[in-house]
Amino acid sequence: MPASYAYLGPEGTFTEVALRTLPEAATRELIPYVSVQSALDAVRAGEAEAAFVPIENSVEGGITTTLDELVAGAPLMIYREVLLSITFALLVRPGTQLSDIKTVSAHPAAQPQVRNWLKNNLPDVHWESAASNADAARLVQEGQYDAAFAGEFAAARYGLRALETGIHDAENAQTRFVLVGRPARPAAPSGADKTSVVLWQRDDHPGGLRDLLGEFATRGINLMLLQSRPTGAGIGNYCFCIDAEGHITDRRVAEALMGLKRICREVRFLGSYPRADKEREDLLAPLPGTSDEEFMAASDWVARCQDGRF
Ligand SMILES: O=C(O)C(=O)Cc1ccccc1
Repeated sequence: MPASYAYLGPEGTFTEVALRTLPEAATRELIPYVSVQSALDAVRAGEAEAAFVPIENSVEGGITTTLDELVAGAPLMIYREVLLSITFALLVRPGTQLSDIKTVSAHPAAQPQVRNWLKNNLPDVHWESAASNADAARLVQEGQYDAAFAGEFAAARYGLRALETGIHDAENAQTRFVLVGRPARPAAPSGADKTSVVLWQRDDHPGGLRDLLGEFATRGINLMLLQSRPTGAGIGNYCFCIDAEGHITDRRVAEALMGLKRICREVRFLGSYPRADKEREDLLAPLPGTSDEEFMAASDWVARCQDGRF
């Protein structure tokens, strides 16, 4: 049996399209799961080598199911990310006209991306959330709903017709997907990497979040994501999901994580992996004083001082 990747299914999701852009997907069996949780649980149970799931979109922010699983479920790690531009088609059964549509369905993350279009074109329609956009298409095929927002490519798979295409309230809307596996050594740095962590503060004090962010700022590390998620322990209790520039083997990143480990109640490392938005050539040089060489020279100097050899 070839190693398999679980993904948010059924067939015809944006997730599947994004997954197929990864070269390694060509050598794996790709297995659709009904939810993000079930795909991630398949990895935890050892049924799948990795799972591919949406984690963030540029219109609405984090996909909370995925974040919460990575924050609170049995530990998993991110190994890859993919960015996909998203534009929706309105899929219907052949013969359906716009004026026939009373119910429409899609993944909850799709709604903020088509809200204005709906207001202008189908103001009285009833919205029903589905487990994924392709699942909404499947439910239209079964006759449960009149229309689904999904990728145009899902139409053929579910015997549907695209009544409208190119639907998107925001230009350049993108969704970010991640390949998640069981914890193991991260891939070697690619030169343009990202490190994801979850932080729990030790106590509640003024400037607490600034203290966490300061560990990155003083080492010249840019952040790409900061999302608070409730811990479930009551109003006002949050943990912070952070994506930071760099790889855990970069000295400045390792030192920032050491700083956070000292001041946080808990730090969960979610992985260091190549970033999908930039290549090595696009990156700016590290800020003065934050390169690996400068960290190493400073640490050698301290060692010499400790030895009385400065
Ligand atoms: O992959 C899909 O089709 C999904 O249902 C997740 C999703 C939701 C909204 C935009 C992109 C992906």
